[in-house]
Amino acid sequence: MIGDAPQHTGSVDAAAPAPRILLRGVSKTFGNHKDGGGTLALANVDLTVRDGAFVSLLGPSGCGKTTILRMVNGLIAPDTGTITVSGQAPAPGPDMGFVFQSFRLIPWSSVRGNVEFALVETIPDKAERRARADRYIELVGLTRFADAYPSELSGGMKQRVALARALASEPAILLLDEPFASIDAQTRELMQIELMRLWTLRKSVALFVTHSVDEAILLSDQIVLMGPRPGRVLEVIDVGLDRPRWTYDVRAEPRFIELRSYLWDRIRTLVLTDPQSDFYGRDLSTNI
Ligand SMILES: Nc1ncnc2c1ncn2[C@@H]1O[C@H](COP(=O)(O)OP(=O)(O)OP(=O)(O)O)[C@@H](O)[C@H]1O
Repeated sequence: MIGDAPQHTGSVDAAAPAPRILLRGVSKTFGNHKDGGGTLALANVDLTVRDGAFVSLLGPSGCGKTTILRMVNGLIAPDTGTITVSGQAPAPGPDMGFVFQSFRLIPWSSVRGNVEFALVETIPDKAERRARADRYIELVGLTRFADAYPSELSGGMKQRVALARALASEPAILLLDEPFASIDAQTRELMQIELMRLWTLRKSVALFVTHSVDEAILLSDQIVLMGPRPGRVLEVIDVGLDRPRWTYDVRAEPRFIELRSYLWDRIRTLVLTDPQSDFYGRDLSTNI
């Protein structure tokens, strides 16, 4: 563990913005848990996402990151504990944009049709709807493919459509499940900047799932480090790097380097000491 790099943020600051997303004592088991079986995906999770915050969930595979997002969106319910979004029980709606890992595009609809579909409820005027859709299709760099169908697109392009669709309704809350995972490295960097710009402009709340330590540091105000089996929050870290982060070489900042090293160390230890991990017990200090 390094110096005083990570800061725990368990205390409540009276001057801090209001909580937008709140989880208290949340647990979730999948499968048949009445007879003691099933998978305990999350155990006693507390999480606070304040208004205007960009918060990333980071942790090894299977620690429950997606499960948290799906519960915040109201797609699944916790077994115990409470979740509130803007003070209410969670429910999907136009105020909540969700990028799923599996994209979930409509196969028989064009790129433009997919993005427009998400706007039907909120923008009744057809021309206005199309203009909004085209704006976000341009933002993700797919203008030339606006009339193409999902089957004609690469995985990365499909993911950009899913991102455009989630952003186009300009929701107050963005739930993003590895939204850049299939996108090539160069496009990914551009998309990260566009996301930061939009988030800055709209002051939305973002809850972002990623496996990338660098991406979590680059984008977030806070990083929630999670551990597996059962999924739980280990630590909440304030990133504390100046914004906007696209105007300087943020990766060269000592704080960035310090956080990257700390987080990698924590995640590596979690994976190597988890008996159910494929890499359990592996000694990475020896030569091949
Ligand atoms: N619908 C489901 N049915 C059964 N088990 C599930 C279901 N969804 C998730 N799980 C289990 O719950 C645990 C947490 O899954 P989850 O997808 O939330 O983790 P994750 O951290 O998002 O993983 P990854 O990083 O690999 O996407 C895992 O053990 C997973 O196998």
